[in-house]
Amino acid sequence: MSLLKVSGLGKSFGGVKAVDEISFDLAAGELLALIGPNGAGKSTTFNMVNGQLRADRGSIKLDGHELIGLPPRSIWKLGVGRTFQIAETFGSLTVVENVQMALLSADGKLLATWRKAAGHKRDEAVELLDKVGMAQQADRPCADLAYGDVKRVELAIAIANNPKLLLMDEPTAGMAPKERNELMALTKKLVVERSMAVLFTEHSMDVVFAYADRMIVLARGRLIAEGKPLEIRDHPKVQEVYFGSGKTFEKKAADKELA
Ligand SMILES: Nc1ncnc2c1ncn2[C@@H]1O[C@H](COP(=O)(O)OP(=O)(O)OP(=O)(O)O)[C@@H](O)[C@H]1O
Repeated sequence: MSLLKVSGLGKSFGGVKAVDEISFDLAAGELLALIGPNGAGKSTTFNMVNGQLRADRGSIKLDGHELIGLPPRSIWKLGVGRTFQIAETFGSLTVVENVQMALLSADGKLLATWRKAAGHKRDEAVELLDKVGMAQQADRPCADLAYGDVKRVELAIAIANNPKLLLMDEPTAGMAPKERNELMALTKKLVVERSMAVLFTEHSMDVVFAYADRMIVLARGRLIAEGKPLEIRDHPKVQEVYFGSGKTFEKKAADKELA
């Protein structure tokens, strides 16, 4: 059975149909990529799933619960986590403290109690860091980390609440090919280990083709194709929307050299 079931989802801004009655499913343990040219409706779709934007029409069900109309915090409590294009951590706190904050928040404690709760679930936080290969750096300030490592910490923060579904908005933006591959391989490992579902947007086709189990393609708000990466690569409608956009499905020479 699907974990996430989106049906007839729509959102307009003035006369623009940003998302035009799209439907798709996502199962536990699956990595689904949401791709499309600029302005296709990817962010709008994401923001409706996590409650930042209210849909005009349709339905978004997580494990049978309707998410439309719920505030972001309630959706997060039901098990929808999110990572951002630009990693969001507190640079002045250490790596482990950032994860402890996430555990505090998952336990429904107020952030104002942080000073009293500095020892809160440290072992659990270190265990989460271990899952993303960052336990050794637990006591370093986040501000001192390389960007790829900050993204790993962000992943540990995102899984602290044990999400059923993790939304990742361009997870590899700003990363070199090697770091990108490491982050996505780690994500894939977490998806399998925790039977978590991931919906991610991505501009790097190399990442999408290497790591997505399935893809959906949006263009001007409409879902124009859905399938496994190889099916999508050869899909005539997908070729058409990407033709001339400057993006191709072939590995760029520079990526090949660095990979
Ligand atoms: N708050 C808003 N007000 C008005 N129009 C908006 C708003 N948000 C998005 N749009 C419009 O909706 C359409 C879809 O935008 P969206 O940001 O969802 O696309 P996207 O696929 O995420 O694009 P990108 O890859 O460039 O981030 C675009 O035409 C955009 O201009």
